[in-house]
Amino acid sequence: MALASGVRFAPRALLRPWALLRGTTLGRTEPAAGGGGDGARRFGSQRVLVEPDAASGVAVMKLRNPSNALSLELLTELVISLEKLENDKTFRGIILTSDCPRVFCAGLDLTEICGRNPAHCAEYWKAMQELWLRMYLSSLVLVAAINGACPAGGCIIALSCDCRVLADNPKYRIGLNETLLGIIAPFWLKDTYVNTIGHRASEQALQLGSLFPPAEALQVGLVDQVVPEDQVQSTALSEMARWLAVPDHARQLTKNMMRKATADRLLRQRDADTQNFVSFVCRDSIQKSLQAYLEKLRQRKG
Ligand SMILES: CC/C=C\C/C=C\C/C=C\CC/C=C/CC(=O)SCCNC(=O)CCNC(=O)[C@H](O)C(C)(C)COP(=O)(O)OP(=O)(O)OC[C@H]1O[C@@H](n2cnc3c(N)ncnc32)[C@H](O)[C@@H]1OP(=O)(O)O
Repeated sequence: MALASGVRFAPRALLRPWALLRGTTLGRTEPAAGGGGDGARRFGSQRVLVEPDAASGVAVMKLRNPSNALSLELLTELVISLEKLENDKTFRGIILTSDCPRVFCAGLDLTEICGRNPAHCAEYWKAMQELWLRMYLSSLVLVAAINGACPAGGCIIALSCDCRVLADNPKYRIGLNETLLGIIAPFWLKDTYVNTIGHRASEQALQLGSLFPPAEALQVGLVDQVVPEDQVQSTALSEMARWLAVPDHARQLTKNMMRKATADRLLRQRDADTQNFVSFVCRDSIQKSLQAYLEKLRQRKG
């Protein structure tokens, strides 16, 4: 971590050369609609579309998976896209949003941990840890433009950003609802919650598995702005401008000072956290409830 320079403190060595880029098209670039020069070239993959604007130094990153459930492929593609932008000194900020109607991110892809073997569950959880570490410690400004439902792991993705703008739609609820699924948020999800909304509010919300509608999310401090749906992107851009007005080195070192202890806690216990996760989700009782929950989701659709 090149802390002294204050420019890049995301722990590079974290990234593993996962051999799982099956079916991805990472690194492909294509001209943005309307053409344009380098500043308008977008790149991406099947599940993440990146629209970079070199002039402003801001890239819009759009998730485009079904329900944006965090599949192993989506997690990997997100990490790689993030790293690509971090390595390009043109960019200072990313707006993270969804290309999927009504859903920002449905959280963990439960099909990755339901009916899978322990080795797969471990690989999956390590990828989840990796994305959180990368986002939480990113040297770039990350603004979440939340244009849909944002439960559980989706909420964690949003909380890893520096700022959150939520569309004012009562269906777009946000929070950590794990307990309602019979599962327990691991300590680093809890820590991220506490760092954002404080201990008492987290204690209540975590035990109750609360999913907050926009006005309540704003009140409790889970999001920074609630705006009409058609103003989410423009408000995210205004927020970005506010954050980018601060000198990078001062903002980055301050961010690191605020977040490092939380990230270090996971780094110290990463293997134990993975083992906890695997032994927990592989229990017969948990597998049964995951199966039933997935079934309910599928039926609700019909
Ligand atoms: C002491 C400590 C000890 C141990 C601790 C160790 C470990 C702790 C263990 C676990 C912690 C793990 C942390 C978990 C965090 C999570 O993220 S869990 C996932 C929670 N997510 C949800 O509950 C969201 C479920 N989805 C929805 O509510 C809705 O889908 C949503 C509101 C997002 C969108 O609604 P809608 O637009 O109507 O879409 P549909 O409901 O029609 O869904 C479309 C299809 O997508 C499928 N789907 C939706 N969500 C998921 C998902 N999370 N995973 C997989 N698939 C999902 C849905 O089934 C539909 O599929 P189909 O098209 O029918 O095939």
